[in-house]
Parts: sequence; C-alpha cells; structure tokens
Amino acid sequence: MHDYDLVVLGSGPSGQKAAIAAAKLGKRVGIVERRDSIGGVCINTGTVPSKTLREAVLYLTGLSQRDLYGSSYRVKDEITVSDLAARTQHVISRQTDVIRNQLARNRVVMITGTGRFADAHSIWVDGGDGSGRDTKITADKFIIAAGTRPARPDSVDFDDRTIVDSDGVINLEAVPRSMVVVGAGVIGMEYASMFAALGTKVTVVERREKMLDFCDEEIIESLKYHLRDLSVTFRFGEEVAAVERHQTAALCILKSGKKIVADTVMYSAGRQGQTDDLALEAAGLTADRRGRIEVDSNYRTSVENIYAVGDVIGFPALASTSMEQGRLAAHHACGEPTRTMGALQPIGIYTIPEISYVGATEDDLTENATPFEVGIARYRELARGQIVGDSYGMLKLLVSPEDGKLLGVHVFGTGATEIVHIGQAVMGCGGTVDYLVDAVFNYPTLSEAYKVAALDASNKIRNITRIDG
Ligand SMILES: Cc1cc2nc3c(=O)[nH]c(=O)nc-3n(C[C@H](O)[C@H](O)[C@H](O)COP(=O)(O)OP(=O)(O)OC[C@H]3O[C@@H](n4cnc5c(N)ncnc54)[C@H](O)[C@@H]3O)c2cc1C
Ligand SMILES: NC(=O)c1ccc[n+]([C@@H]2O[C@H](COP(=O)([O-])OP(=O)(O)OC[C@H]3O[C@@H](n4cnc5c(N)ncnc54)[C@H](O)[C@@H]3O)[C@@H](O)[C@H]2O)c1
Repeated sequence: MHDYDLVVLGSGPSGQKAAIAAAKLGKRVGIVERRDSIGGVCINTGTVPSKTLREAVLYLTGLSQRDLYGSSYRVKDEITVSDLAARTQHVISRQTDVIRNQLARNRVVMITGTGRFADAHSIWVDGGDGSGRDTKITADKFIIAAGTRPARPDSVDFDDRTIVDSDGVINLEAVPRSMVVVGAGVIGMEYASMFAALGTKVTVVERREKMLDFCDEEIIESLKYHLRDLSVTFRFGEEVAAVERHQTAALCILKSGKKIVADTVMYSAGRQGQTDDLALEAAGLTADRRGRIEVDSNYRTSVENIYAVGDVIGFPALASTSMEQGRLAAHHACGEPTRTMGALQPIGIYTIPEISYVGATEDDLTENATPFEVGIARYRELARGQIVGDSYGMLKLLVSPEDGKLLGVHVFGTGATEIVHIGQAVMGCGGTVDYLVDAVFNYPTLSEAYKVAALDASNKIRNITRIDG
C-alpha cells in the first residue's frame, strides 16, 4: 500500500482545495509545500498582499472620499512603506493561520520541502533544512498544484530594489517618486493604479496597441481616463528592449529608441510555470516552453494517476478558478462523480476604480453577429452612488432583444467585483431582464443599478419593437 491515497504538490488555492476535497472523502492526504510558502503566491506575494495593499492605499490616501471632501483630502500626508506593509503583514499572517488550521482539522498532513518525482507513484521531498536528506513518499494519485513565478528575461537587470517584479514590488523600501510598469496586463494595471494613487509618477509601457482587451472597451476607456487624471502616462505599441540598473535610478530602453528614467521599474510581463524543480520526466511528463502542463477536461495529465491544476495549467490563471479546478480534480481522482466548471466565470480586476464582468462583451457579440441591446446605470444617478462619493461608476447589461436573456454584465466603480455576482446568478439561472425589472432592491444600494440598467434596456427594446414589429 502507498503512504497516501493522494499527495498534492503545492499549497496555493488549487492545492488547498484539492487536498481538503479529498480529505472530506475520507482519503489519506498529504500536501507538500516549501518552507514559509504556505498559501502559495495567492497568500504570500500575489492576490492577498496586492488586494490588502490596495485597501491600505485607498484608505490612507483618502482617494475614494475626495469627491465628497475635496481634492486635498488625505488621511495621512506622508504615507510610508511601513504604513502599507503593516496591514499586508497582518492579513498574510492571519490567512496563513486560517489555512494551516483548515488543513489540520481535515487531517491533511503538511509535508515541508520541495517535491520532485521519482516515478509516477513516488516523490522525493527535499526538506530544505540543509541536511541533504531526502524523504521518499509514495501515493496512489498526485495533483500538481505548483503555480507560477514572474518571468525574468535576461535583458532585465533585476536587483529587487530598483528593478523588481511583482513579487518584489511589495517589499520596496520607499514609495518611489517615479515608476515604469512594463506590461499592461492585470498585474501591471493593478499596481500602476496603486502607485499612481500614492502620488508616484507612473509610465506604463505595453507592447500591444490596447490593454486589457478582453474587457468592455468603454470601461477600459474610462479606466485610462481615470489613470491619466492621476498622472499616468501610457506608451502603447512600445516594447521594452532592456532595463539597466544605475546608481540612483533605473533606465528603461524601448525598442523605438526612447529612454525612460525612473526610481523603480516593475516588470510585469507574464509568468512562468514552476515545473523545473519537479523532475517531471521521471514520472513520464513534460511541460511546455512556459513551464505549463497539459491536462484533459478532468485535469488529468498524460499520466493516468497524475493531475495538474491552477496556474501551472495556464489560462485563466486566477485564484478563483484555481480553487475550483483543485476541487474538481480531487473528486475525479477519488472516483467521486464530478460536474464540469460552469462557463460563467466572473473576472475581477482590482484597478482603481475596479472592474468586473461576466459573460460576453459587446465586441464578442458583434463578432458572432448576436443581436443585443445595452442597458446602462450610472452610479451618479443612484442615491448610494452619491452617498459613497462615486460619480464615475457604471453598470452595463447586454440583453438579447429576442428572449430578454442577459448576455453580459459589466461593472466599473465601487464594489464592482462584488455586485457582478448578482448578474452572474441571474445569468446562471437562465433569468431574463424582466426578472431585474420586476425585482425590488434594497434602497439605497449600488445593486439598484441592476434595476435601472434593466429598465433602460427594456425601454430600448420596447421602442424598437414598436417600430419594427
Ligand atoms: C500580483 C498578483 C495579483 C493577483 N491577484 C489576483 C486576484 O485578485 N484574483 C485572482 O483570482 N487571482 C489573482 N492572482 C492570481 C492568483 O494568485 C493565482 O491564480 C493563484 O495563486 C494560483 O494558485 P495555484 O494554487 O495554482 O498556485 P500558487 O498560488 O502559485 O501556489 C503554488 C505553490 O506551490 C508550491 N510549489 C511549487 N513547486 C513545488 C514543489 N516542487 N514542491 C513543493 N511545493 C511546490 C509553491 O511554493 C507555491 O506555494 C494574482 C496573482 C498575482 C501575482
Ligand atoms: N485581479 C485578478 O484577477 C488578477 C490580478 C493580477 C494577476 N492576475 C493573473 O496573473 C496572470 C499574470 O498577469 P500579468 O499581468 O503578469 O501577465 P499578462 O501576460 O496578462 O500581461 C503581460 C503584458 O505584458 C506585455 N508585455 C510583455 N512583454 C513586454 C515588453 N517587453 N514590453 C512591453 N510590454 C510587454 C504583454 O503584451 C501583456 O499585455 C494573469 O493570468 C492574470 O489574470 C489576475
């Protein structure tokens, strides 16, 4: 008999949920994680620190209250890195404790060290204690949940002080006066927003002509307008060729020949699967150029008893989806009947202001020749919008004029990542715009935006029907 029924490699969101799901089915489960890394990128360097930092920035700068109290309103004039770090450290340590407790009470055995395959049914674990002694562990099934790390091209002279990646940015010694953000992906734009709010002069360099082009175009236009208002400069269609470290600053050299000097350069141009330590070949597996592992619709790799979940399998690479992949993979591995992950997965982008959506965009629908009508609610016309001081927020519904079904929900502004779930639930249950027109919402709330936007869409559909029959 093997030591465990299931061993999970990595304790990020996907690994945790896989381990707990299998433990709930009565399986003997172990989870391998490197020293001081419990919770993965999500807790230690990615999702949770960045979202906590954002809250600290919003609070201390007073930015979200300036519509109400004037443009000079601030909670604290000189915001230091330690002001920001205190809140982040507090949340990280609490969350780490929660995860340890959840694993322990479900009797998941924590195995500390770096795991690598010996063969398809066993791994070596290097305890990382310098003893040089590795422990061999066997299991019926394995789930690889090893995540990703920031990509670090050779042309960039990272020093973790002036030239950092998204792991290093949370450990900066001071709030920089100027910063170049390389890559206008989700990570780049979230940090660009935070530093711009702190008063840093931010320049964003992006190879493509557009940013976040999977989102609603009108909302991205609004985001750019807001960020420009915070003195962010965008350089689209420009590629960073090299980043050099100098005594007092960093120099960014663009392919076009432009040079940009900044106190700090944050390189956020993609991530790489953490598969190089796993000795995949010993188990008969391979990874692609970006360290990603291929899986089937049940998250099973080409080796029958080995699964892979989370960022290491690539798109969409979110904590939200990774958790669900972990749970589904564990159920499949343990022979429990599974359903597939629903197609309606929300996207939440914690820029300032925040963005969230579920379903199709206007561009998607136009491309597929799917007719739609748009219903819009502006926060400034909602009592709650006025109360919270959000004059720019909006909610947009895309509605089928044929059967009233919701095709997409796009939200920009305060609470966007929360209120999007109302639309997700209505869409998931096959609800129509009529449900939102007829529903009574608490007043005054931002959720009321759904009713306002639904009325807007149905008024437009009615007007067309009157003329067009
Ligand atoms: C700055 C930033 C912000 C983000 N914000 C959001 C957000 O707001 N919302 C969202 O949904 N997602 C967000 N993400 C993405 C999210 O963090 C990831 O999708 C999520 O952490 C992936 O989970 P995972 O379980 O696949 O792996 P990870 O969280 O990467 O964890 C993998 C773990 O595996 C361990 N490991 C690797 N190899 C081995 C080995 N050989 N042996 C033992 N252990 C090993 C690592 O030490 C690590 O702890 C963000 C990411 C970043 C970088
Ligand atoms: N709120 C969230 O859900 C959230 C937050 C942060 C990160 N994440 C996830 O983390 C993952 C990684 O995000 P990311 O932003 O690092 O990667 P990304 O691949 O999404 O974005 C990288 C961007 O950098 C650009 N780029 C690459 N090389 C360049 C160069 N030399 N010069 C200029 N531009 C260049 C690319 O064109 C791209 O737009 C994503 O899957 C993302 O979804 C999610």
